[in-house]
Amino acid sequence: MSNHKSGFIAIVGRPNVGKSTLLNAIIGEKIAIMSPKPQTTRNRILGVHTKENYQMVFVDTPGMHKGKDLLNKTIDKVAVASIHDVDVVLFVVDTIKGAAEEHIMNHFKYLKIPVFLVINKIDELKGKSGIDEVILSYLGSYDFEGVIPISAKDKTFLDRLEETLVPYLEEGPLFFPKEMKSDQSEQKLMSELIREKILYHTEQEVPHAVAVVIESLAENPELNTVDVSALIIVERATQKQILIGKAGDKIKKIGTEARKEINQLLNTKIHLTLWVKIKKDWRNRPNDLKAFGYGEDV
Ligand SMILES: Nc1nc2c(ncn2[C@@H]2O[C@H](COP(=O)(O)OP(=O)(O)OP(=O)(O)O)[C@@H](O)[C@H]2O)c(=O)[nH]1
Repeated sequence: MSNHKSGFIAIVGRPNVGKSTLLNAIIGEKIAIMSPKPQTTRNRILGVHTKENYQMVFVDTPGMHKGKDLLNKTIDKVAVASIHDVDVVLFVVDTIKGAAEEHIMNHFKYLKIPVFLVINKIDELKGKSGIDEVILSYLGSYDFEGVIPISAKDKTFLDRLEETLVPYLEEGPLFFPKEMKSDQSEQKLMSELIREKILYHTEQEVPHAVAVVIESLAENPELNTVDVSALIIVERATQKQILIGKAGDKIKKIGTEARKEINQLLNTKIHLTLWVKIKKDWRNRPNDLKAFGYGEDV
């Protein structure tokens, strides 16, 4: 017999509001990549948070938005699907209500699941009046279960957020083993960390045109390392040039930063080789999307 409580909690919101930062802060470990660029997260990621008496399974979703290409549509589908299959939804915002937020709230219309309004980045809002202004812009347009102001970056009021969620969990066995923190494979986390470094070091259209896949992983017993070969896919020759940089300086920097963080997070010593390949219009090709790991969750 178990006296555990457990449940699924979806984190949804416009791109760049801090969903992945919130997930990592709750889990206490980096399981989702984060960046100042919108649309960083492309797949659904589970974060498992187990305490003595309960287990919360957070579902980090890609930022919901109206996109034109097939990748964007696939991403949006992943996010929309995830709100229907959980016990609670956290709708994360960081500003007053705009068109992007209204687009998301349209998906709540027929939802029978409680939705909390989570105001993130309160460290940037000007005191209580700044927070109130944001809250007021949302009230009246949806019957939220409650409002929770937080700062994911500073980890402010995250304990309050967690306490608020406990009553929504249901009695029953744990969904995942206690030690498990995420459902992402190490291989997926590696490719995501490489993509995160690319997001930090490129601008404009390049971040959105990039996919990363791990081509091979091989243990090297002599050196006690793991040899990792990763393929970076872009859409055009100009993007490849930008990524490689003058005399290869940019790709080298990306590789060094990714290697260091992978070593630290996975507690292994890897030797990383990056290859850049052009695949025209991959974001609109269903087979390419599948091959690069997008849309598997819907
Ligand atoms: N000031 C401040 N910045 C924050 C906070 N939380 C997140 N950020 C920043 O907001 C940016 C976006 O954060 P992410 O966690 O990648 O946002 P996201 O909502 O997951 O973004 P997508 O994956 O694009 O949907 C990053 O630069 C974060 O450092 C916060 O509480 N305060």
